[in-house]
Amino acid sequence: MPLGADSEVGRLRTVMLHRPGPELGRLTPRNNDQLLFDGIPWLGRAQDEHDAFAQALRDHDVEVLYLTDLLTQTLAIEAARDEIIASTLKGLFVGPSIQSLIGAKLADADPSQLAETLMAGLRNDEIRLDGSVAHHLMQPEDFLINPLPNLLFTRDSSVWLRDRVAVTSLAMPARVRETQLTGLIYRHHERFVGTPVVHGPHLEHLEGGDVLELSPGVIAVGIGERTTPAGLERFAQQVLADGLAHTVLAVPIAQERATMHLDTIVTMVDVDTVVIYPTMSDTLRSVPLTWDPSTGPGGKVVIGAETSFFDGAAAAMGIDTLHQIDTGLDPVTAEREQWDDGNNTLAINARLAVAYERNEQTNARLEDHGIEVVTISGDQLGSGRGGPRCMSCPIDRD
Ligand SMILES: NC(=O)NCCC[C@H](N)C(=O)O
Repeated sequence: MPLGADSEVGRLRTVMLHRPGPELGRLTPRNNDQLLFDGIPWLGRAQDEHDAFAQALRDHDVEVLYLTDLLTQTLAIEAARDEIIASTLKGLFVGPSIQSLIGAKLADADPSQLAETLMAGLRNDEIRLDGSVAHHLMQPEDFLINPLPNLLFTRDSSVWLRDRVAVTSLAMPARVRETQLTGLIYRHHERFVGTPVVHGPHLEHLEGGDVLELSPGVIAVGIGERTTPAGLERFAQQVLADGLAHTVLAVPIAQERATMHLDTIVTMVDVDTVVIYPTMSDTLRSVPLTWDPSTGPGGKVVIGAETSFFDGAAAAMGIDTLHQIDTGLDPVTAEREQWDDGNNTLAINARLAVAYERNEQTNARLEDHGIEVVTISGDQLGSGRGGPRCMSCPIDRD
């Protein structure tokens, strides 16, 4: 059976997660802002929380694939190794002597050591290089290869669209290298060989957390701190021209950390129902983009009339109403729970979703509306500002 996903709530069959590892141990009070974490997570506890998340999915018959395993298996393939070593070296600006030393170190590493270095990075005090000016003058803790602690959020670096996968173009410098790894896995790993890859890294910015597959053929894309209007344009053109969607809804969101992706504000919990940050539900707008095959060389994007997000989504989905679960929360509780990813749920199936246990009020309202909530602890995982949806890349959904 081919892999793929074209909705947010079809029965989840296979998902890619990343169990946090040594890359999280690279965070310090001096680099955590730049590395996009709001604190210094306790690695062991974060791993325990993540293991419980993975187990909750397995308990519902979801196959969990780990990015580390996929990457290590991929790095056993000669062509993949050569490719990633070349692209990693190309992105380093560490001076010629260190560059060639790192090249030799990466080439000597076995697949699992290489995977670890690519994910956890390399510090200046982890090499020895007599006579190198840069090595001598850099601080011991300076990174020669930056660590990737945000690999935890597998949602953002790739998105499955039907039987294809979009490798995204991440906006923040701390995350750019992530797509070298996901792209490599999709191009070389035997599980994915032959899967067409759309979009691609190093283009206008587009992040998976902004992409919501509202129903087969309807994709909402948030435009804000991460995904740019240009990233949306390129993506919309491609998915509309290729018939992967009949409507792309452009959804402007505030360019703030609290709302860095569309999925920090709204996620789907049923085929016609979302949970949404109440403070924004009245003001969220959308612009429908469709495809006119008769214009231009091969067709062209048609920009429709702006409406409320809910009206635009319902019209595109062909339903009377896209329901919102009214969490009925007072603005302060709503703001607190939105910050802690209360609206960032992962649907295992329609009306069955994983959520952080700490968002008690939001979860209670979901239960009141008949949504079964599987709670997980996210005390440590949440310090990177991402919830169950951010931490999962669905690879196969019914
Ligand atoms: N889809 C998401 O909202 N992902 C969360 C990403 C959190 C990460 N620390 C970041 O700032 O990119």
